[in-house]
Amino acid sequence: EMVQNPSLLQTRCFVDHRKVRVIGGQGGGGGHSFHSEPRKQFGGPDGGNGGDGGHVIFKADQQIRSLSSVLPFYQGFHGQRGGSKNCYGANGAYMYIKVPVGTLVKEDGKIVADLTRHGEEYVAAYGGAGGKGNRFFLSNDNRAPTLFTPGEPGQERVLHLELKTTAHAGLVGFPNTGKSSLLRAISNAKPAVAAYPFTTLNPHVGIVHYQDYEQIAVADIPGLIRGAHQNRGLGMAFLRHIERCRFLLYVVDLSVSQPWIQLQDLKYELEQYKKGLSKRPCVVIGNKIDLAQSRINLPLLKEQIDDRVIALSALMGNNLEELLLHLRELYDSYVKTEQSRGQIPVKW
Ligand SMILES: Nc1nc2c(ncn2[C@@H]2O[C@H](COP(=O)(O)OP(=O)(O)OP(=O)(O)O)[C@@H](O)[C@H]2O)c(=O)[nH]1
Ligand SMILES: [Mg+2]
Repeated sequence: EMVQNPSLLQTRCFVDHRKVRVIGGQGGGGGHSFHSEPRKQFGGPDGGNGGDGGHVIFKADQQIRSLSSVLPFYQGFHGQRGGSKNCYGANGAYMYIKVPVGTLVKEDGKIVADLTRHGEEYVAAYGGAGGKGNRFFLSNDNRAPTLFTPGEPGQERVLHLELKTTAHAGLVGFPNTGKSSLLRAISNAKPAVAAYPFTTLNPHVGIVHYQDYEQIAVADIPGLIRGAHQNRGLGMAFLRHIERCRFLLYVVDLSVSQPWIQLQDLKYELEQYKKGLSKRPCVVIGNKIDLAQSRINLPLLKEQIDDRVIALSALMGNNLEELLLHLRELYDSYVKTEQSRGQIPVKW
């Protein structure tokens, strides 16, 4: 019994959004003072420059799992005023906001950053430059400048953060094939299930727990339709989610005649969206094996395709163990591949 009864599972909706206003730190003002020493009446100007305001920076961190810790507003640290005796004001420290790996940053609907790696940074708002102290304005013409400049304000922006999924496995199939039913059956995620297409409008992630505490994240992706790659249906958005999955679980409805056509069409859509996507490690799930027609179609499907086929019933619970064991094999080989490339596999 390798597979634990998947009962202590959690679900999360992985379209995570945040609107954030960010302002860089204000630059410190320039100093204005004159050197003074006993018996020396007119010292030179010695007001130092102000420090620069600190940037506000998004930093991808693999410890962070959602955007829930991101606040609606951040003000960067200000630079300090320049002092006398040519003292420069200290720069404002950089302010780092940790975000999950896979965070997209958008401004006015346009993507301005895509933080895909641990440690990657994006400057959300630059700090303002520090002002010049009066010493700066010393020249042959002006031996006693009184001029100094204030620090500049920090940059201000309103940004939208969006977290793309980093689920391990994606359930890919046409509408109504039983993807959501299957996720319900193998995890405790509770995506809506209904007898009509496009029940699922947002992707959900369910976590499958194994007895050795390994956790595999499976995404229920809304049904694709033919022409999805041309953005038919909600095409592009879903394909983008599929792109992030390390391996794919194709779900076909076995009770429909010639179910291999579904598979060909799915792979075609994926390949049109991104070359090589249909060649990700995968397994074909023949769902609805409880129906009479399915038992006729299953051997025909196996004849038609080379991929491994697991026939099961998400509704009745038949043969889920085979899927869970194979899912684990796919996961283990993903972990091995990543490690052999010196990469850190995504863990939940
Ligand atoms: N007989 C039978 N029906 C099933 C099985 N799995 C799912 N269904 C039914 O098929 C219909 C669609 O199931 P969903 O799980 O909503 O399908 P989906 O692929 O998530 O659909 P979309 O979200 O619309 O893409 C529902 O009426 C389910 O009860 C199964 O194994 N056997
Ligand atoms: Mg669904």
